[in-house]
Amino acid sequence: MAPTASQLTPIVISGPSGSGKSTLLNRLLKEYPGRFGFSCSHTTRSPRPGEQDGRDYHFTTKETFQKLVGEGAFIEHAQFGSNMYGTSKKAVEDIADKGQICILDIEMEGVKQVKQSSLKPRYLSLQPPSVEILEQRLRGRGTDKEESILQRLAQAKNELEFAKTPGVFEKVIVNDDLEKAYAEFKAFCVPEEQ
Ligand SMILES: Nc1ncnc2c1ncn2[C@@H]1O[C@H](COP(=O)(O)OP(=O)(O)OP(=O)(O)O)[C@@H](O)[C@H]1O
Repeated sequence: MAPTASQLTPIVISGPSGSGKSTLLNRLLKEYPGRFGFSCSHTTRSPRPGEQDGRDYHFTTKETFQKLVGEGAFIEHAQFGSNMYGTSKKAVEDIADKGQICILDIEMEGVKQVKQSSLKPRYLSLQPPSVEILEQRLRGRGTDKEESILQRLAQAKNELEFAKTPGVFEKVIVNDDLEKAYAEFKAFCVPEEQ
């Protein structure tokens, strides 16, 4: 069944790099094709080969980006390296207009900004069973260089500390056993089917 308007509340999923966000999200998207959508972010970086404006990103100049910041167009934005990235209110609304539940996969600083915005999403924190297991998983994933793994682990400690702040997250899922974590994740994202 398609979700009703009241069921289109966006979902924020946040958690340390390597906590399993992509793993759970990919499974959810496969089980519920068309039900969820990701907002198209703005970025000032140049498109990579094959990337399409309006599909992969809204590619903008630094000037336009700054103007949008000034107009309060972004729910959250951040700088990575020399490039700016942001999620606009419009991009989130576009997802709801398609009848989809918008999922925002964002880190701690983004969560803080969304909290200050007019968006009223539901907040979920995904956590590893321990920092040691997180380290094993990041290494096992085999996608990150040593320096990047160490950075991610340091940041993970901040993220886990932040998640303890009362009232920030409606639900915390500890991703120990994948099947159990997915069942909890699904119950949060598709509550009407439980
Ligand atoms: N419950 C689990 N048990 C064992 N391994 C897991 C579990 N959940 C995820 N993993 C593995 O941990 C690694 C990290 O997971 P994933 O890439 O989904 O994390 P992520 O939160 O999306 O990270 P990033 O924010 O960097 O994209 C992957 O190799 C994944 O297969």
